[in-house]
Amino acid sequence: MATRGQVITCKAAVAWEPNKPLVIEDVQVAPPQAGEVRIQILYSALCHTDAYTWSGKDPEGLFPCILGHEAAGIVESVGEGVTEVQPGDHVIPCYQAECRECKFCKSGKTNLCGKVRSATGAGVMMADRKSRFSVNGKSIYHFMGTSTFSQYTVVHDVSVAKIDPKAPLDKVCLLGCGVPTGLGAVWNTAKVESGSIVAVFGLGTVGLAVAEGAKAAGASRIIGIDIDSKKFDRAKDFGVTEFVNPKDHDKPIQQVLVDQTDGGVDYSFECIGNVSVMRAALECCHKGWGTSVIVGVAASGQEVCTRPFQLVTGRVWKGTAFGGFKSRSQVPWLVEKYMKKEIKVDEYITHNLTLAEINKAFDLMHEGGCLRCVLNMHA
Ligand SMILES: NC(=O)C1=CN([C@@H]2O[C@H](COP(=O)(O)OP(=O)(O)OC[C@H]3O[C@@H](n4cnc5c(N)ncnc54)[C@H](O)[C@@H]3O)[C@@H](O)[C@H]2O)C=CC1
Ligand SMILES: N[C@@H](CCC(=O)N[C@@H](CSC=O)C(=O)NCC(=O)O)C(=O)O
Ligand SMILES: [Zn+2]
Ligand SMILES: [Zn+2]
Repeated sequence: MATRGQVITCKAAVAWEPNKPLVIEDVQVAPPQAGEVRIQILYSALCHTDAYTWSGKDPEGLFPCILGHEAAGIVESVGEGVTEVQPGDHVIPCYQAECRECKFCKSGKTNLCGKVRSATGAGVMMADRKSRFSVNGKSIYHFMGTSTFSQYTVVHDVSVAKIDPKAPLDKVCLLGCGVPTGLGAVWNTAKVESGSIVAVFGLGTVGLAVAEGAKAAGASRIIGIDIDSKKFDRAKDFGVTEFVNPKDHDKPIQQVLVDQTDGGVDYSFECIGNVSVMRAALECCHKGWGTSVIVGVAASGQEVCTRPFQLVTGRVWKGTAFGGFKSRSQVPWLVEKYMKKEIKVDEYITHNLTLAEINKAFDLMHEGGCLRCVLNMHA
């Protein structure tokens, strides 16, 4: 390929400072070094975690950076020693790596991987602790090891899932974050059983994917909780059977749910990132066995709290990252499930825009009607 080994200049949305509009810049993307993969990103969706870091509330947030972590593309070139993907492969970048060699990967207990986490948290690549992005010589930090709001990005080889080339990249880009997170929170982290009563706090993409996963797991009741009542109509299509708006009640929402479920729900999921709601989600669980899973990402400085008695009396508090899915192994499997129409993806896409329109896409995200907005990166 003509660009192999060369610096590529392409368009990318640069976050120069927290909360300031992203700027479409001509960015220089260096060739991949050993163990790295350069990807042409074709489609990238926006996730609320991008907005969270952009807001300045992420303790790991570094500026200037290129955000974006829910995307799909085609391998342009690979660095020395990369064996599992080659130019032309269709791929999904994975912010949660899977090296299959580290203590985490070998534990059989978690999908977290330790191999490149320190570098991705510092916005650089492992090989030389430097960035592959620059604008007129100024280095730009990577984000979550993916930086998909760029027409080309460089990622570690342990952070790339090779997928079926027949899969539509403008759709399966969503399998890079929100949809797997919700499904996996139910299937891998909580392991919801048939007949369970489930409460889902927050009916955005992640909460709706929780509802979809709970329906597939055979939950008998799926109670959706949101402060925006307009969310309920759409939520029914994803499996939500009942809706509760905390604003319609004087009592704390956990008490409302305990009263409606003969003592509490079997499983609850917090899909907002609000620590008060995290507490409510735990406390609406049934004494003795109810399990609550934290999915939402809360701002720097926020802390969860509850009476320890809630745990002493058998409730379980857990959290999940990428729904507990092993990224490189299981993202291709999720793509196959989508191709067989066993999981929804298209239904989460409410808007399609271009990279140049990225600031408008973030505005849309904060409006109630938007689930996922997919950017065409080369339109
Ligand atoms: N743990 C993980 O691996 C991942 C976590 N996330 C996080 O999950 C969260 C949800 O993401 P999205 O679904 O994309 O967000 P979203 O913003 O689309 O959905 C949140 C929903 O919560 C509702 N809401 C807000 N405040 C509420 C309250 N006090 N009570 C009830 N409902 C309330 C909103 O109306 C909205 O419908 C975010 O914090 C995101 O950063 C996202 C992906 C992966
Ligand atoms: N950097 C943040 C934490 C952000 C966070 O929790 N990220 C999730 C994925 S959210 C995706 O949209 C995650 O997988 N975390 C595990 C990890 O290793 O980063 C902070 O410090 O608050
Ligand atoms: Zn995300
Ligand atoms: Zn690992």
